[in-house]
Amino acid sequence: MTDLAIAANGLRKSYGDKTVLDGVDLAVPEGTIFSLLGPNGAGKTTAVKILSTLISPDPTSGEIRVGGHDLAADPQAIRAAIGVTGQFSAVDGLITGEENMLLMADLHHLPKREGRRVAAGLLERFDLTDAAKKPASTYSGGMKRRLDIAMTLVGDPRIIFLDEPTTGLDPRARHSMWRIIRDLVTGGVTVFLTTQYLEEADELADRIAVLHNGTLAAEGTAEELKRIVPGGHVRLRFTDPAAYRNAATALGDITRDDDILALQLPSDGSQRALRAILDRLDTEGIEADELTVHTPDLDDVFFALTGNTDQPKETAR
Ligand SMILES: Nc1ncnc2c1ncn2[C@@H]1O[C@H](COP(=O)(O)OP(=O)(O)OP(=O)(O)O)[C@@H](O)[C@H]1O
Repeated sequence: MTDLAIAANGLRKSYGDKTVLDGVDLAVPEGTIFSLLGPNGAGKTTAVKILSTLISPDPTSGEIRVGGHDLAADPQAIRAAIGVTGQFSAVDGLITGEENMLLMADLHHLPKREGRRVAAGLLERFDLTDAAKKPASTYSGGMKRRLDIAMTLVGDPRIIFLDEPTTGLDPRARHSMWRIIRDLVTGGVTVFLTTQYLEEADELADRIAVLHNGTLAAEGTAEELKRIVPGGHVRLRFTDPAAYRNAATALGDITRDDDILALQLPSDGSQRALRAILDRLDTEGIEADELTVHTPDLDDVFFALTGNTDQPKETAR
């Protein structure tokens, strides 16, 4: 367990008779980005609040360790090891970005000179030096998020919880935030990210867990998750009508498009499945002119697992 930044066994939380988390297991290796996905109200923020010691899990939960510390026995040690940003931002709009940073340095008991050095370095790193002397209320959404992360880094946390860090940001600010998150991990920090953007999880996360009805409906890399839902297919195009007809007969369970001489076969896109198709064509002496593989995107996975098929699709790529 020592190389896990976060390890939770049977995480449970109920409010009255409403069960929000019903036995969630999490294992997040150090120095990786883990993304928790789920529809609104699935319990993502509740999980973040528990893991960051803001609220207690139900006593029926199993062992929960964050940064190597036991949540029940040593929450203080966890607080010293983590940073939390996102929906409960620490930014005070009435004071300047620099003052927010210095306040944070004071909270971490840094000596004055050291605090000023750390604040200046982080403001520079997050491209906020020019705005440092302006009230944070005048900052754009992207600048506020950057300041929020910069403030979190004053304490040099090894684990950072980012609760929907790019919600409401424009594409440029979102990409800038993605770069910041990648840089954090390059520096050895572990990131626990909740997001409502599947594209974001796909871009950033080493592993993704889908939360649904209080449990994890699936967990894996983006590629692994995409493979577990139906919808993947292989498409073969032909220029020779005879080859097209022969292939259609040889391959069996297919969808035909006679106008453009294209065949579509359900497939998980794995090497084994592709080999089976090509072997079949080889045996018949048929050569396709074009072969393309479509694997489901993370939207397909999300809607398949959470049953929200009526929701509009967002473009994942
Ligand atoms: N203090 C509370 N008392 C009662 N119910 C609560 C409390 N906090 C959260 N809940 C309920 O728990 C469920 C999960 O909430 P949570 O905020 O964790 O979801 P979420 O996945 O973060 O959703 P969102 O994406 O909308 O922020 C919701 O149904 C919410 O109403």
